[in-house]
Amino acid sequence: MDAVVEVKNLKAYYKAFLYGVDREVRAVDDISLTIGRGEIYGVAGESSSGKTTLIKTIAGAIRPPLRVVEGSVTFHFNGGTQDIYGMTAEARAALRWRHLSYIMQGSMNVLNPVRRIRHSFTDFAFRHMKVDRSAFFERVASHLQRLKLDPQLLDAYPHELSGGMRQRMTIALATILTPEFIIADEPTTALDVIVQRDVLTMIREIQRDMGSSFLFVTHDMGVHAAVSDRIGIVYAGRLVEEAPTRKLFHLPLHPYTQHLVASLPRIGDASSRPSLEGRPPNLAMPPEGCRFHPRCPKRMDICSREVPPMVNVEPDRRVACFAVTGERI
Ligand SMILES: Nc1ncnc2c1ncn2[C@@H]1O[C@H](COP(=O)(O)OP(=O)(O)OP(=O)(O)O)[C@@H](O)[C@H]1O
Repeated sequence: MDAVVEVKNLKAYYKAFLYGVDREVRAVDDISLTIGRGEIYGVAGESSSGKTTLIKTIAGAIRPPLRVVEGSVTFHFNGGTQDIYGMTAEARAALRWRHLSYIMQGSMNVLNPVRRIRHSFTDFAFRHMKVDRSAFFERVASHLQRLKLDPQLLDAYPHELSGGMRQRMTIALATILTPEFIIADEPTTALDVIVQRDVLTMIREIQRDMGSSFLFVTHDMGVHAAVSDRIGIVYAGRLVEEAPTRKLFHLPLHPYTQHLVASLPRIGDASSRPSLEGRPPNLAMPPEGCRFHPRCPKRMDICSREVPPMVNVEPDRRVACFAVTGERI
C-alpha cells in the first residue's frame, strides 16, 4: 500500500488522580494502523473508547496530562518521510493546513463568529499561498465553486448560514491548501440526515478530485457505511478489528463488531436490537486480557488472561479475538 500515515504500536496515556491514587488512563493502547494515499479510513467505537485521543496523538497535538508512552507516527508527505514525534514543534506546525488538516464537529470553533467568513480564509491560508490578495480570493472563489459553494457566502457572517452550510464552509476552509491528509472528527454528528448526506458527498468529492486521504472518526456506523473505504473498530483504547467496509458489514468477525453491525436499524425491521450486557471498562483500571471479555458472548478462559494479538485473517483484514483466530499468541 502507498501509505500516507503509518502508526506503529502507539500508546498514549493520561495521568489522572482517581480514588486518591495516581493512575494512568490507557486511552490509546498499542494501536498500529496504516492509511493509504487517497483512502478514507474510518475509526468507529463508542463514547470514551479513545477515538479523540487517537486523533490527537496521530496529529502530534498532545499536551499534559496526555503523553505518548510508546510507538511512532510517520507521515509520508510530498515524497518525504516525517516522524511526528521526532520533529520540532515548529516543523510540526508547518505541516498543519498544507499537509495535515482537520474538520471538527463544531464549525463555530473554526469560523470566527464575529467576522465575515472571508476573514477566516485570510487568517488561515493567505500567508501560505504566497500570492497577492486578489489572486488569493480568486483561488478561494474557484475552490468554493469546485465544492459547489457560492463565493458570495464569503461576505456572510457564520450565524447567517445554516448548520449544514457552515459545516461545508468549514470543510472548504480545511481543504483550501489541498492537504494530503485530513482528520475528520465526527463532522456530521450535529447535522440532520439530509444535510449529513450533502457533507458526506462533499468529502467523497474531495477525496476523488484532490486525492486527499482521510482519517474519519465517528461512532455512527451508518455514516461509515456511506463514506469509509476501510474501517478500524476501537474498543476501550485498542483496535479490535480492521477490514474493508463492505467486508466488515457483510461478515463482521469480532463479537464487538458483530454487535455494532447488528445494532444498525434496518428499513422495515421493527424488531428490537440486541443489547450488550455490562458497560465499557474504566480505562484507568481496564480488565486483564481482552478488554471486551467481561461483555463478550464468546469469551473463553484465555480471554481473561491474555491480550489477543491483531492477526491477519485475510491479506486485507485483521482481528484481535481468540474466538476467531484460535488461541495462538
Ligand atoms: N484530560 C483527561 N484526563 C484524564 N482522562 C481523560 C482525559 N480526556 C479523556 N480522558 C479519558 O480517556 C478515555 C478516552 O477518551 P476519548 O475522548 O479519546 O474517547 P472518545 O472515543 O473520543 O469519546 P467521545 O466519542 O465521547 O468523544 C476516556 O476514558 C476519557 O475519560
